[in-house]
Amino acid sequence: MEIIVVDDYNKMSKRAANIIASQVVLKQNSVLGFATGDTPLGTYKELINIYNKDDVDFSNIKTFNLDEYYNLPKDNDQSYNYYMSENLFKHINVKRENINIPNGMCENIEEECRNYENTIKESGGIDLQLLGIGRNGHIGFNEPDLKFEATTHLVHLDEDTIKANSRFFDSIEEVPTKAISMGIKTIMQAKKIVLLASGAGKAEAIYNTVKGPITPKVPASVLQLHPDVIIIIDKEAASKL
Ligand SMILES: O=P(O)(O)OC[C@H]1O[C@](O)(CO)[C@@H](O)[C@@H]1O
Repeated sequence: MEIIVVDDYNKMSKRAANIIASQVVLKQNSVLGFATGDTPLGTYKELINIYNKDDVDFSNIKTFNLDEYYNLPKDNDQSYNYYMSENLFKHINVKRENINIPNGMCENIEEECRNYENTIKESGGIDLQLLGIGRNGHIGFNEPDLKFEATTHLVHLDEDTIKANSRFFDSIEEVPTKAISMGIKTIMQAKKIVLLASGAGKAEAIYNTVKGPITPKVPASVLQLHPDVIIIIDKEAASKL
């Protein structure tokens, strides 16, 4: 694992955006894996700035998002479809048909998960996967568990995650309790992984990810086994290392 400690959130975001932009410059038809949450918002802003300066062309990329809430319509302003559109996709020249996000409104979950995995494979696999991390060490929506869930699957969200995500909803009752998420194997098959974390609230998760035992109780700890991971964190998130 390469660990890059930067001063603050803005520097973390710039560093991550530069890595993603370089990936696309070097391989125009890159397959990019994107994440949601607060952490990558600055990275997406920086990527839009880079795009507006004409420094990178996204017209040949394909994208796959890590996860989507189950049973939340795409046009709900808390869906990850909506988030990605508002915070990145509508500002750059990615082709709509090249955007993939699990369909949380699907009728057949198993079929949706299978199709999502197949579409990733048919695209040649993910070249670069961006990740945030939950305070409990989750990546995507792979919550702490007794085993690593391999492929795209339906997840029952932890109480902690539901509480953390309630800040985006009017009340905790409105927070979806399930989601469709790439599995650990899906994430681990990405050729390159960039994990971001900012703030003291993530310090313990980062410590456990980098220095702790590899265990499904800290899903991100499996990244110790990946050959090409860059962890970009600010000083506060690095404070327990
Ligand atoms: O970046 P945030 O908002 O701290 O979220 C961390 C993690 O939690 C999630 O938002 C889901 O709970 C993930 O998508 C993200 O990686």
